[in-house]
Amino acid sequence: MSVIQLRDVVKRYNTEAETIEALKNVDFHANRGEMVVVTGPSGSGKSTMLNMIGLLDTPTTGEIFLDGRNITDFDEDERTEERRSQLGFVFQDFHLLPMLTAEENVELPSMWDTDVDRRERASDLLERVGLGDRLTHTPDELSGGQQQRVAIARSLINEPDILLADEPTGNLDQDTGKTVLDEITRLKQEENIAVVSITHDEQLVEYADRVVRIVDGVVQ
Ligand SMILES: Nc1ncnc2c1ncn2[C@@H]1O[C@H](COP(=O)(O)OP(=O)(O)OP(=O)(O)O)[C@@H](O)[C@H]1O
Repeated sequence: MSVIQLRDVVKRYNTEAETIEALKNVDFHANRGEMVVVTGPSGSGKSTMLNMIGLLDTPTTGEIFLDGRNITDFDEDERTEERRSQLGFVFQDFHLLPMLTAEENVELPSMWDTDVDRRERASDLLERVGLGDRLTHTPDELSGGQQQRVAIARSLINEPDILLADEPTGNLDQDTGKTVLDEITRLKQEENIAVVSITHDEQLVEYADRVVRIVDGVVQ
């Protein structure tokens, strides 16, 4: 069963001048253990699609299923809870808090869990992305690739089913990008999670189990 599915999703944005149909009857799914890469020209609807998959926005019409459950009509609080427990996010510019150490950044999304093993899981994840010797470094004491690996560790702290990555290698040189993608691929298999990434980066496409191309709001 797909861990995330969009069924016949339409997204319209109403501006003063016009109505833009950013997604036109989009069907999409991702399975556990699979990396799906969404590509397409600028303005084709990739971010809009990622916002639907990440439960950050709601469709105008159509349905969204998470682990087979229809969550289309969930309210904001319910979607926030699903996001927190099921989804991890990685962004192009890392989004780490500069005042916190690597370990504290990784722990942050699990702060309201009373689970005492939080710190241990954070250091274990950092260990697994090769940063066991950088636990107390702040982001400015880390390279770009290391910062992205901290962000990947952070995205996994709540043991999500889906990792969403928005241009995860966009700010990295080719070699560093490769290291990060190798890391994501390994964790995808170990944790049996679905990875959905949007990108312009051809290097990332090479790591995809499946490529979904979107043009002018239509999945090709
Ligand atoms: N909040 C919004 N209000 C109005 N129109 C929007 C809004 N967000 C996106 N759009 C429009 O929807 C279409 C799809 O935008 P989207 O950001 O999803 O494209 P994209 O493929 O991610 O582009 P890029 O690769 O340049 O980031 C575009 O025509 C865009 O102008």
